[in-house]
Formats: sequence, C-alpha cells, structure tokens
Amino acid sequence: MKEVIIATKNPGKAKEFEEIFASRGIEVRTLLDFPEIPDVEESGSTFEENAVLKAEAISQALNKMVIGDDSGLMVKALEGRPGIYSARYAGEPKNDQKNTDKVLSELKDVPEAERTARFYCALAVAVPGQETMTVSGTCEGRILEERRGSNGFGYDPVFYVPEQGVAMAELSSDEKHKISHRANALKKLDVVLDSILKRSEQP
Ligand SMILES: O=c1[nH]c(=O)c2ncn([C@@H]3O[C@H](COP(=O)(O)OP(=O)(O)OP(=O)(O)O)[C@@H](O)[C@H]3O)c2[nH]1
Ligand SMILES: [Mg+2]
Repeated sequence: MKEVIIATKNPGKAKEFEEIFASRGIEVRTLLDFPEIPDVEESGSTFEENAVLKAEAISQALNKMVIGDDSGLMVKALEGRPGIYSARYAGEPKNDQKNTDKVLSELKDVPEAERTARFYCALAVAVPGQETMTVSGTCEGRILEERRGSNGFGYDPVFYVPEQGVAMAELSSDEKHKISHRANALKKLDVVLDSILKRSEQP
C-alpha cells in the first residue's frame, strides 16, 4: 500500500489526513507514529514558511517524502488573528477550548455582519533531493456567538459555513472533507501526488 508521512503531531489533523487519503487507498503516518522525533520550531512568518519548515525537517530526518501542514483561523475584525498563532492563541500549552474562548471574547461586541473569518491551510511537499513545493486552500465563513456541534477540532464549533448553513463542527467528516481549507489545498496536490509517490518509492 502506498504511504505518505504528514509532519504533524495534531491528532485532529492526523485523523483528517487519514480519512482523506484512505479514500485514495493511501496509508497515512504522522509524527504520532514517530514520538522520538523532536518538535519542529515554527519560526516562519507565514503559513507557507512554517509548512516548509515542518516538511523539510522531517523529510531530512526520515529521508522520505513528507507533507507539512500549517493552518489556522483568520478573523477579519481581529486583523487576521489568530493566524499563524492559531494553535497557541491563548498561550502554552496549546488548548483548543481556551483558544476558542479567547476568540469569542474578543468578538463579544462585534455584530454578525462583521464576524467574517477564513480558515487557511498551507501544505508543503518535501522530497529528498528535490525542490519543496507548496499549495494552499481556504474556507470562508464567520464566527458564531457560541459553540455548535462536536465534530472536527480546534475552532470548528464556532466557525459557521454559510453554504452549508451549519457550524463546521456540525458537519460529518465526509462533509467537512468536501469543503475544508485542508481538502481544498489537497485537491491542488491531486495532479502531482501520484508522480511524487512513485518517485518517492525509489530508494
Ligand atoms: O477548527 C479548526 N479546524 C481546522 O480544520 C483547523 N486547522 C487548523 N486549525 C487551527 O489552527 C491550528 C494549526 O496550527 P499548526 O498548523 O501549527 O498545527 P498544530 O500546532 O496544531 O500541529 P502541527 O501540525 O504543527 O504538529 C490548530 O491547532 C487549530 O487551532 C483548525 N481549527
Ligand atoms: Mg504547530
């Protein structure tokens, strides 16, 4: 079976990549399978830079093709925050519940029309000996005043998706994978992924 390695320790992302790739007959391994590998410092100033840092560090460590994902929530009324700091918006250690509470409290007096937001996902594909490539995907919505639903992870319970008329956390996995920022980024890899996988199988 074909296999891809995703440079993430986030169980929510890991589950999504497993689900999306399973439908293509590709097995996913993540850093949860390699606990000995240290954290990659996310010192970039953009999602793309951080995705490249993760993909290249792990690709070098394992000498294999690796995909890095750097993603997050951008809220217009907060000038794009939490942005690249989405995972640790409320401080260390990272906590989805506290991050979401912080966004809700910062938007407390902001009316519905001004609560527009976007999920952003940058993916970097690092292959030993080759130039790293990046793609990105977005998902547009707005921030609810309170949580709805229990699927997904992160900010999903407060991210309203107008086209579906529900919060992201009210969508099933299959539904999220049709419209999410991560799925939209991955679609752009479709064309090249097959050939990348073939090349990465060479010793
Ligand atoms: O509601 C959400 N639905 C999503 O689909 C989603 N995708 C990303 N995020 C948020 O953005 C951070 C990523 O930060 P991030 O890319 O640095 O990842 P991370 O630190 O969690 O893990 P790693 O991949 O770096 O190991 C995450 O923690 C989440 O808070 C999401 N929230
Ligand atoms: Mg991270």
